[in-house]
Amino acid sequence: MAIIQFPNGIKWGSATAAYQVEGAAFEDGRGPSIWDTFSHTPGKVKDGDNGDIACDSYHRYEEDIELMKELGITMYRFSVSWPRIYPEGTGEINQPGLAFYHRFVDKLLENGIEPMCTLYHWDLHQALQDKGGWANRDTIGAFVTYAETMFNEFNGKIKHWLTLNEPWCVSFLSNHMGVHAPGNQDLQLATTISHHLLVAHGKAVQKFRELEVQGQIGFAPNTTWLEPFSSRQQDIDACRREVGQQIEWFMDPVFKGEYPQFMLDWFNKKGVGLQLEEGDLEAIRQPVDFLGINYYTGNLARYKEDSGLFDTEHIETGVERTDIGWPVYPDGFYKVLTYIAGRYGDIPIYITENGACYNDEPADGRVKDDRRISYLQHHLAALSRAIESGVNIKGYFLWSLMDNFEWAEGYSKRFGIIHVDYRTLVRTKKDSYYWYKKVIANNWLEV
Ligand SMILES: N=NNCCOCCOc1ccc(-c2cn(C[C@@H]3NC[C@@H](O)[C@H]3O)nn2)cc1
Repeated sequence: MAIIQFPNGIKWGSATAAYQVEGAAFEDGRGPSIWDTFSHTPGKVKDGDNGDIACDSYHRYEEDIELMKELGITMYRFSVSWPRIYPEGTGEINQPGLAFYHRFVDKLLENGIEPMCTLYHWDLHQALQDKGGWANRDTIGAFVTYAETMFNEFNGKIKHWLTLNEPWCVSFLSNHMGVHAPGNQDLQLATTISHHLLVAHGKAVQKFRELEVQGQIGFAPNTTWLEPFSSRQQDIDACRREVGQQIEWFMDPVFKGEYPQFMLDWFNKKGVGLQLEEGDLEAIRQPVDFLGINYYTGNLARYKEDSGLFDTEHIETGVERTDIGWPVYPDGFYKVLTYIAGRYGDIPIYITENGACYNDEPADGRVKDDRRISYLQHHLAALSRAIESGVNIKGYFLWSLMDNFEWAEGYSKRFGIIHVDYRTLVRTKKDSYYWYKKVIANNWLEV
């Protein structure tokens, strides 16, 4: 066995998101989000699941924080439900909504756990969607107003902020592929939304600076890695395009002040363009204090004409897959991190999501999730390789603290290191919880 030592000072955390764990969907003035609409629309979410109750963390957050404290994490990433703060999307602020997050954040701080707050984790107010949602530039202003409210309300309590979670999921997965809410299938719409999301991010960062909020701000794109099946240029280019829709498309505007030309050219070939307004790129390129990176999976791929949006074909190589069907590809994690560091320089990075779906169930009060432990072991080893290669990693948030509502997969897919019985809401610590607790306590890993 080899010991992999992590640098002193790395922050160990875990993550969830409001719609996936809170429940209390109709309580204390919360307004309806697009995920309430989508999950209550027959056929959209597996088994007809919805977030009405979820893990009931709205009421059980003290128990959850006890579990976080026992785990030994020093940071916890959560998201705020925008419709709890603005029940109409804009206009009146819902004080009970703010009060809940004050209780929650105060309890985290009392237990020595630093909050990292994601402002937008997909639960757009339905009233804003009814007016076009992220396709309507007015939503940018509504988001900045919401962000300003949260900055003013929690300045000094919350010192790590993320504007957006996974803008690729919000734009392309939800508006081109139709897999997530609101379920559109329109590439031009999705591309326009991706731009508006970045403008909203940039304007929120400008507001953060203007208000002189204590702390740091970033955003959390999702990433994947596709290794070219061969050294043929067409295979290399095909992989670059599909990976580029998540990496360069969202990171070049923030870190380079422009969209990647190879992606603009490709979208143009597909009859899709961007309508930039005066000042958009200047807004987007506001310097961030850190970058959040979400990584789950990757694959081998090659060029195949007219296959998918990017003329790519993923190659089945018999590699292990998790219970959501994603290949286990830890080398891709290393490649993503070193590629990003090489392209954008020494930006501080938090791994804001990494984890695996394995649906192991309790037996005699124990959940034996060896496959999740193996996934985490390999991915933390890849993370250590990236750190040793000079990537500026500041922390790691395991997705997820507990099993929760996995969007279109509903409750059928379990990512937690804590098992949740959705009938009784009883939490059961899995073997991976105890394994992660040891990694945190030791700050090293045995492989
Ligand atoms: N039409 N085709 N349908 C089938 C084909 O789907 C194509 C791809 O689908 C996808 C792709 C990616 C995801 C995804 C999920 N997470 C995990 C969450 N991250 C934020 C946090 O909230 C976690 O829950 N990250 N990425 C889901 C579905």
